[in-house]
Amino acid sequence: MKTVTIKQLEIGVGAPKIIVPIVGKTQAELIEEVQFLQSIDFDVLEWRVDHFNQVDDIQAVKQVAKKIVDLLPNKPLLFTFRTINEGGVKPWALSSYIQLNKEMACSGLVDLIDVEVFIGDDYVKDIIDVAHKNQVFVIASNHDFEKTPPKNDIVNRLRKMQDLGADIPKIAVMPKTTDDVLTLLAATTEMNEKYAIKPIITMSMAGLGAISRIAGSTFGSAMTFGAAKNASAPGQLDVNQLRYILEALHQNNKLTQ
Ligand SMILES: O=C1C[C@@](O)(C(=O)O)C[C@@H](O)[C@@H]1O
Repeated sequence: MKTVTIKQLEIGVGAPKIIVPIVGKTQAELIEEVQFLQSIDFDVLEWRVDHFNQVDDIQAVKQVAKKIVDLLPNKPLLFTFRTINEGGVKPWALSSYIQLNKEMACSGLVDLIDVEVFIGDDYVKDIIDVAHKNQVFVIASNHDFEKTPPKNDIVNRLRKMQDLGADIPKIAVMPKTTDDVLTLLAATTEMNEKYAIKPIITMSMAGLGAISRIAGSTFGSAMTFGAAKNASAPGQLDVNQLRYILEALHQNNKLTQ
């Protein structure tokens, strides 16, 4: 697995890294979530800004981002506007999505941004270009809340993200059967072993897929999402339990290799 280093965090080395989302609607709720996280052991903070009720006001977004950074200065901050098509909560317009991501990439406040790969190749490339010019990393993403696509589709989507220049390709899919969970894990292994030049993130959602959220050191997902106060997607495990399990599995993998 290749690695990416952000604020001294080596992604792709050791146990999978934990991303914790915050989903507050107001500045006060967000600050409360971040303060709570000050005493929690995790690796990357994700601000799911689609939940924020002032997301249309870029100055308000920057102001809150600054407060978050001041409260957690050493944690990489991932900025994510999840569109309603892929599990987000706010109606959106492509032009504002692009502008928001570009402005935040230039703000000096965030370390990573999430860009949905299916907004259009040229838009994705353009946002990635702006991010990279500002030393901001990009997670390209795709979410299917309805189903688990066939293995080849999953692999091809991850490859497309990588080809468009993303630093970390990510996919989340919904299982209906245990075979679906196996499909996601098989796609993860294939991507890693045959094509990946970057660390990848994969998960099968909901309770049925929760096993995929702890299985990264075996199948090759370099990061996983855990919940602190509030989950942002179905199946996320509690962050403390997640850290314990990931470390235990990683140690065991090393001993038996
Ligand atoms: O892309 C993802 C993954 C996710 O949907 C999950 O299933 O854990 C949670 C989201 O907050 C994040 O942006």
